[in-house]
Amino acid sequence: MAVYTDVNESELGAFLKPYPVGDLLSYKGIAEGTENSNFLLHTTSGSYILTLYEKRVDKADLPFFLGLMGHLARKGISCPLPVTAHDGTVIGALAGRPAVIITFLEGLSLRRPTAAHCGEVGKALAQLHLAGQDFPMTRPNALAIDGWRKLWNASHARADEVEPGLAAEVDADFADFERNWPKGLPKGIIHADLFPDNVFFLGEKLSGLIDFYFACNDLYAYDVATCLNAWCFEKDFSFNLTKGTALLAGYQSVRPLSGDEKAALPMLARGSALRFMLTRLYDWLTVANGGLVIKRDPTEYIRRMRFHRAIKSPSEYGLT
Ligand SMILES: Nc1ncnc2c1ncn2[C@@H]1O[C@H](COP(=O)(O)OP(=O)(O)O)[C@@H](O)[C@H]1O
Ligand SMILES: N[C@@H](CCOP(=O)(O)O)C(=O)O
Repeated sequence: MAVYTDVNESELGAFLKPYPVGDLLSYKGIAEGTENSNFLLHTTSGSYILTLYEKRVDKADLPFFLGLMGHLARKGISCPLPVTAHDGTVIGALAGRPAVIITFLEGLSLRRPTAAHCGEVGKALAQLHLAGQDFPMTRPNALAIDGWRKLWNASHARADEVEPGLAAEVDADFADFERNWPKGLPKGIIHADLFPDNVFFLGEKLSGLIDFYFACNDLYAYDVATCLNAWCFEKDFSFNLTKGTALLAGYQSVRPLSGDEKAALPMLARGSALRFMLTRLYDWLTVANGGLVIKRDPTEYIRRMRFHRAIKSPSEYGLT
């Protein structure tokens, strides 16, 4: 998100007491993000991020997300570390929400990534996939086809308000995905939301990955497809082949894709575009405007769905 839930200084000061973070100097809500309420904290020992988990995060999943960040960090992936309180707990409660403090990562997310940045992201994604291979916990993807179906059922009746004809278009896609979604491809821990706002750079160099709150076990190539959607389209919705080539080459320099994974890319990319279109559509139709909440435009992902439907060969993404 955003800030859906506000906190006041005295409750925040009391919340921080059991954590080894020093005394609160200042804090402010962060407008970026979509899912949770985030605050930047400055304390006498440094900077931290406070996250209050909102509707789409199931509290039962928090040990998975937080454990995964710790695991990946130990394997050399630059990602935030959850801060443990003096009594050994990590997950607290604040303003009626589960709340966690994580370490602050330096760097900037990019509005206009270049092909070089896309190459770095591809490489980091493959490193994440390899580093997750011995993570002992598992979490099914709540936003796989069954989860899409729930969002769609809740949005279907008003879909044509957003784009005339959308309901029929997406109904046809569902029929295709439910019959033909790839099975048997390599799977493991995926990030599942590695968009430019979740990747930090210092110059050309990638400095960190954040926002593991959609991470789950699913197809590695689906995560690659999500990155193609998030990193390689221009503002006019054209696919930038140079960026696609760089992202895929970066990924394959660490973890080569199998022939089956390559062949499945158009369908996976179309499914991933539908998944992000659906969460955006649902929020567009249900989340109130205002405050520190930025709603994302579902039509950007309708354009991507249409692009992928027209793909004839995975080489059109830049596979060499
Ligand atoms: N560990 C971190 N270090 C620095 N900034 C962070 C960190 N975690 C989150 N942020 C900031 O907070 C914003 C929202 O975080 P994010 O995890 O993407 O939220 P959400 O889960 O709500 O989408 C990010 O875009 C970034 O600006
Ligand atoms: N990346 C998603 C929304 C999730 O937002 P994030 O801030 O958690 O990355 C989208 O673009 O629809």
